[in-house]
Amino acid sequence: MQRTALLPPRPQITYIVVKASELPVTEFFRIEAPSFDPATGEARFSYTLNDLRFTEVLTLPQGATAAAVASPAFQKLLGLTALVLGVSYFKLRAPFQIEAPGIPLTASERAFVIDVYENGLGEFYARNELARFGKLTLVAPGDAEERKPPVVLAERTLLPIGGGKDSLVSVDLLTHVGQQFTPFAVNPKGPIVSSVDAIGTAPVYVTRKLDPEMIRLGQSEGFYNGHVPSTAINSMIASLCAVLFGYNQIALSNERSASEGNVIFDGRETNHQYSKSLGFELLIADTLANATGGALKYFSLLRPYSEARIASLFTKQNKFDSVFSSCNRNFRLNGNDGPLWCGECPKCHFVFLIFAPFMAKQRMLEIFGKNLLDEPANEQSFRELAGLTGQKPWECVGEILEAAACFYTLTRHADWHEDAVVRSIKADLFAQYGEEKLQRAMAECLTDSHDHHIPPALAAKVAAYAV
Ligand SMILES: CC(=O)N[C@H]1[C@@H](OP(=O)(O)OP(=O)(O)OC[C@H]2O[C@@H](n3ccc(=O)[nH]c3=O)[C@H](O)[C@@H]2O)O[C@H](CO)[C@@H](O)[C@@H]1O[C@H](C)C(=O)N[C@@H](C)C(=O)N[C@@H](CCC(=O)O)C(=O)O
Ligand SMILES: Nc1ncnc2c1ncn2[C@@H]1O[C@H](COP(=O)(O)OP(=O)(O)OP(=O)(O)O)[C@@H](O)[C@H]1O
Repeated sequence: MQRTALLPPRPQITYIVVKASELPVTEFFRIEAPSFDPATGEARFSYTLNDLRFTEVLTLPQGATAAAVASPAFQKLLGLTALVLGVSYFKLRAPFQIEAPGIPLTASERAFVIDVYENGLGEFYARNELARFGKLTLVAPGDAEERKPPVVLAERTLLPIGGGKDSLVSVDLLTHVGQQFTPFAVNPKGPIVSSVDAIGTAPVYVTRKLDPEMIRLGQSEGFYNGHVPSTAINSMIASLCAVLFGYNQIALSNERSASEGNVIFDGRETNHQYSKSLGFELLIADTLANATGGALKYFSLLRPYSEARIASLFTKQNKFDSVFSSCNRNFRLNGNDGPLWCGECPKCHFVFLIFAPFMAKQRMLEIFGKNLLDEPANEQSFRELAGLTGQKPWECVGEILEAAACFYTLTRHADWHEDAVVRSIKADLFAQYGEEKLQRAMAECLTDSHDHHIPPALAAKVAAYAV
């Protein structure tokens, strides 16, 4: 069966054709009720995919009170975490039927889980050409209690740290407005650990051990592999720690550009960064609030900002220059034996591009080790980022128009206008967008959005500092 995309064309979004492969209806994915052992801090999540069994293990810090472990909020969040972590195992075959016989769900939780399995896996479906949107069935018992009784959580902030520029801008913002926070990370390594060391506040760390058999099968004939919504996964794990150890808010560092998708597939916009988008933020915030009787807040502190604006905020401090990295090669499960910035991937290129208008060139060369805009071999990748060819890369990169606007600034910048890539793309950039549009786009990038749901008092303090 072949189906073309249904949505009306949008500029800079590539349409691709679906080649739907249908599975026998007998295939299924079952999510078992998870378990948690407070003595070891171990949470175990088991899954059955047809005749295959998998177990994933989280090790949370020890020391939670018995009351916190037994609370309806923790038990609810543990079940929801099992459902969200399941995407890694489900994706091996992506069957239409998902079962969770031991995990009762309210109507809105059911919608949340379907969103994770549909839109959270959108890139995976698009790249494997699998038509699953609107077709998944989730079989689970009902839970009539839409909102759990409230838990008491201390007024403390858990701040997930990804080792890149975004969460470190949040560190700077919170520090300057006098809001204390605890760094949080799942499987901390490389730039995450060195950034947390530089922050100097004791973190909450969680170890996550995926089932090695799933990783092996993901490379094998007869199984699919692809991207999973890592922010959804890390956020659910953060919520477990928030309830166990008493934090009433989780502050993400997701930029407004994360809401832009990559391609239209199977009638929907798919987005590599879906679980960083504003739409998902609202959904998960609501889910966490209901699970905790309104006690746990979840928001992104950087939602008002474009990536370019975040880059300009990053330049305010240089404390993390030698320890941070946004290059995803650092975060592979087996670690990274290369440099902090590989200098070759779209993410390195994008971050270089958005820093360049705001940061001294010498400082940039010290951070990245070389001038990525002066290497002709990088031209094609930069063209994709700016929408001059191909599609927006499947990576954590900002909006196409934002990248184009940063390029425009560089064509007029004394430090950068003579660099190889800037010179080669200038004519095409001007021809495609026109100077007026690029100027307007840059101004928009530097204008903060009100479309966020940061608690108002904190938003006001941060806005006053981030002028
Ligand atoms: C580090 C990274 O970018 N990994 C992506 C890459 O995986 P790769 O094979 O190069 O290395 P590993 O991450 O070590 O994965 C090994 C296998 O394990 C599977 N897997 C991994 C984590 C997991 O939670 N579930 C899994 O099943 C994985 O499929 C490999 O077979 O390519 C993969 C396929 O496209 C990506 O799925 C890997 O992405 C990681 C899950 C990851 O953590 N990526 C984040 C850095 C990331 O992309 N964040 C996004 C935000 C996305 C969101 O919606 O939240 C971003 O920064 O834009
Ligand atoms: N291993 C992790 N543990 C906990 N939170 C994480 C982890 N990796 C990323 N995050 C969080 O997920 C969100 C999205 O990650 P993202 O990679 O965009 O941010 P970053 O690493 O701070 O910045 P950059 O975009 O420059 O890489 C951020 O809030 C980040 O702090």
